[in-house]
Amino acid sequence: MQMTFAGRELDMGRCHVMGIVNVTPDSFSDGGRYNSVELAVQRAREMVADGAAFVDVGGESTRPGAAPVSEQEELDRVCPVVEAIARDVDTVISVDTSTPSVIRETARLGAGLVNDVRALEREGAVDAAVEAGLPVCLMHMKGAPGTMQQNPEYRHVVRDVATYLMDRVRVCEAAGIPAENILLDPGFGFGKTLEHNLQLLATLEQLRVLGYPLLVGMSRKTMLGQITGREVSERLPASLAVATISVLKGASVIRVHDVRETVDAVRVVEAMQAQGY
Ligand SMILES: Nc1nc2[nH]c(S[C@@H](C(=O)O)c3ccccc3)nc2c(=O)[nH]1
Repeated sequence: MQMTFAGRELDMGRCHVMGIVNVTPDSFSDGGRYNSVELAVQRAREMVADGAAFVDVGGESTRPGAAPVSEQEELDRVCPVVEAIARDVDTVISVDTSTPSVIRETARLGAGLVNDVRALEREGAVDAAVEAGLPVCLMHMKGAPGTMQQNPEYRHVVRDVATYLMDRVRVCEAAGIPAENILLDPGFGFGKTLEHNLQLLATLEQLRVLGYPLLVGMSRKTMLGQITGREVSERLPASLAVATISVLKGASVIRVHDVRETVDAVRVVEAMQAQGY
């Protein structure tokens, strides 16, 4: 199952690692604009050298309670970074955005994937994605980042998430996004309790049978802290465990902070799977 990202073809039958490059000001100590672009490019280089097939650039902090970012601020943060990485690094640039103008502008600057935690629900986002002509990742989020973790409830989380994602697929395909350009993501931690997250992980292969490659992101997330009691900086072992489980259950893209370590975990799973059992 090949997918082409701005000219770069990847086999979605295999598992690829996506490194997270955060460009929100709180992710760079010095906060300087130039420095943050250079630091982001350097970070992208390191992650590609460590085996990342994608780098994910996001300018909106979806942290619960985070102040909403203006469209211009998001453009100012993300565009220079996408342009610099496209110029200097041989990789697929994923842009973590819900904003139509950011989708359009970053596609023009060399982005290869639209990664929208709001599944292109914002006004104009589907049209922008159609015009961009790029693959899109449609992720499930219940509610909004500021309030989504306040007592999220589902009738049946696995069925509800699958139903939502298939609705978004229908809208996107009807608008002109080809089925072969769509990835799905259950949105771990986005309006889910620990039990919801674990049920979605345990049944990930059920989402896979919808017929679209899966992207998952659990790296260092709160769900792992809830299970292990570890702080964010101590969640690499748990992150590797859920990455391994995800590969075994058919995920095609794993979105992580720790690329080098995750690439090794993926290689172990794929070495076993290569035995044909
Ligand atoms: N497709 C896809 N995109 C994503 N962007 C993110 S931001 C998240 C994080 O912890 O990285 C996060 C959530 C809340 C606050 C800060 C950061 N998570 C995903 C994911 O799970 N899937």
